[in-house]
Formats: sequence, structure tokens, C-alpha cells
Amino acid sequence: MMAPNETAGILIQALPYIRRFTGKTIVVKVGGLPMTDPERMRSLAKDILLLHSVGIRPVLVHGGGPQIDQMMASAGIEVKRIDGLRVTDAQSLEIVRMVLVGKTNRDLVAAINALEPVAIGVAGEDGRLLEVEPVDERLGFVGRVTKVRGELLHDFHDDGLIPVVSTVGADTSAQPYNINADDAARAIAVAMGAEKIIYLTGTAGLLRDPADPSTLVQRLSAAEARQGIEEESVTGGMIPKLLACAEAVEGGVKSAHMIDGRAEHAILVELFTDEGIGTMICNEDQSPR
Ligand SMILES: Nc1ncnc2c1ncn2[C@@H]1O[C@H](COP(=O)(O)OP(=O)(O)O)[C@@H](O)[C@H]1O
Ligand SMILES: CC(=O)N[C@@H](CCC(=O)OP(=O)(O)O)C(=O)O
Repeated sequence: MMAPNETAGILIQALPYIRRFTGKTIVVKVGGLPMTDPERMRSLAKDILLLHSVGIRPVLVHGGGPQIDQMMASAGIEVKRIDGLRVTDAQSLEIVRMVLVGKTNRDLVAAINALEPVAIGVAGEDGRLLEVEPVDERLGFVGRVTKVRGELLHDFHDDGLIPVVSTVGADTSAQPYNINADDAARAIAVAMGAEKIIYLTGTAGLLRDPADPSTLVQRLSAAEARQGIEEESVTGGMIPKLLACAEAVEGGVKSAHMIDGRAEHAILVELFTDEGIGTMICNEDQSPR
């Protein structure tokens, strides 16, 4: 049990951050890995609800890569990725939609609503929320976001709701496309003029040596993040994530953070304490945090 003066100290430390972020949009992207544990999902739901309760406008964008892999394996479909993006044919696309829209989104919405019924699930293909164009013909139905109807998400906030977005988009003829969730979250954050984008991931942040958590890179500029993509130590899902962070900051989001989704209440520590955790990407002239 924490001593009362310790609790008071934490609240006092949090106050300037709460003041600074109240009324601001903060996009939180959660990857599939932190969502494999129901206890972690409940803890995430509490954090998101706390942001909402202090007047911050959170948008929760989710992935579900490991869950899609699992479903594809049980359907006997081979998983193929190019530079961290899933090769998605018509059959795989059905599985992607089933998992992301039908399961992961529902589970997150239910976890928040069990605490307070303010979460609303929406897929990028609903109401043209995320309009896309194909990325590369080798990838099949994989889309890059060309337009975001951010006003739909602002309207949800105005109505006291927390949008939870699954990242299946559609082209102008309503053909659904699979979108890398890191990139979709970036597009949403830029379109909404978000203050921050926070990536909750299955690693401590960007590591110089992926096998050694003590090599965490605490801070880098958007230009350095772009250079980092070229480095040998950056592979797989970290490639689109780092690129998304750079593009978010270049698109006007004040800072992009990659933090450990496995750590309890990581979002609250990042937002409301002086320490901050993980890797932060911001413009060079930006003051820390
Ligand atoms: N340099 C690096 N630093 C940290 N993680 C890295 C690095 N290079 C590759 N990775 C891998 O990228 C993963 C993050 O990408 P991804 O699995 O797509 O995340 P998520 O699904 O959590 O959004 C890490 O869990 C790690 O396995
Ligand atoms: C095109 C593409 O790769 N889409 C991703 C969408 C889910 C995702 O991004 O999930 P994570 O955040 O857990 O990685 C996929 O099919 O895995």
C-alpha cells in the first residue's frame, strides 16, 4: 500500500501534464502482442478511460498481427510479409477482417465498456473513415491511407465517446484493404491534429541491439528515425513503426512515442510523470516531452 503523501506527490506531479493535455487528441496504437493477455487488456482499458475522465480525447487504434497469423495457420494459409507488411490475397483479407473487426475490436470495446460504456468500435471501411489506395501489387489487398474522415472521430469525442478503430480501410469503390495498423494510426493522428501518438508495442522501444534492452534509444528526430530504417538492426515490424513515427512528426504531431505495452500503466507513466519511458521521436527544436 502506498503512503498517503506518496499518492499526493504522484497527483501533484501529474497535474501540469493533465492541464497540458486536457482537450487534446492523443492517439494510442496498441499492437497485437500486448493484447494476447486479458489482464493487460483490462489494464489498458483503465488507462484509456482515465485519459477520457480527465478531459483528454483518446483514439484507440489497434493491430492484431499475431492473432491474424494464428488464424491463418489454423486455416492452413502460409504467412508472408514484405518489409513488415502482410501479403494479403482475397482469402487472407477475409481472415484479417474477421480477426481485426470481428474479434480484436470487439474485445477492446468490451474491456472499456465493462468499466464505463463509452467505447464505440469503428472499422476504417465504415463511413469511408479510412480511404486507401493499393501499396504495391506484390502485396495484394494492402492499402496506404489517402484520406481520413477525422471529423467522424472528433464527433464521437464531442458525444463523450472513445473511438476504437480497426484498420481495415476501403478504396473509392468500397473494396476493403488491409492496412498496417502503425501507418493507419499515423494517418489518423495527422488528420486529427493530435498532440501525441503513442505506440504500445511488444518491445521497450527502439533498441540499437534488438537482443539487448539496455540499448534503448530514448530520443531521436524524425530525420534520424528515417535514417534508422536503413540500419541492419531495424527489422520486421519495427520498419513501418519507425517510418510511421517519422511521418507523424513531419505531419505536425508534436511527438511520437514507442513504449512497452507489456509494462503496466505504461501510458500513464509516459503522459503524467516527469520520467517518461521508451523512445520519443520529435522535431529537433521541440522541447522534451
Ligand atoms: N531495432 C529494433 N528495436 C526494437 N524492436 C525491433 C527492432 N528491430 C526489430 N524489432 C522487432 O519489431 C517488433 C515491433 O514491431 P511489431 O511486432 O510490428 O509491433 P506491434 O505488433 O507491437 O505493433 C519488436 O517486438 C521486435 O521484435
Ligand atoms: C498490411 C499489414 O501488415 N497489416 C497488418 C494489420 C494488423 C497489424 O498491423 O497488427 P500489429 O500492430 O499487431 O502488427 C497485418 O495484417 O498484420
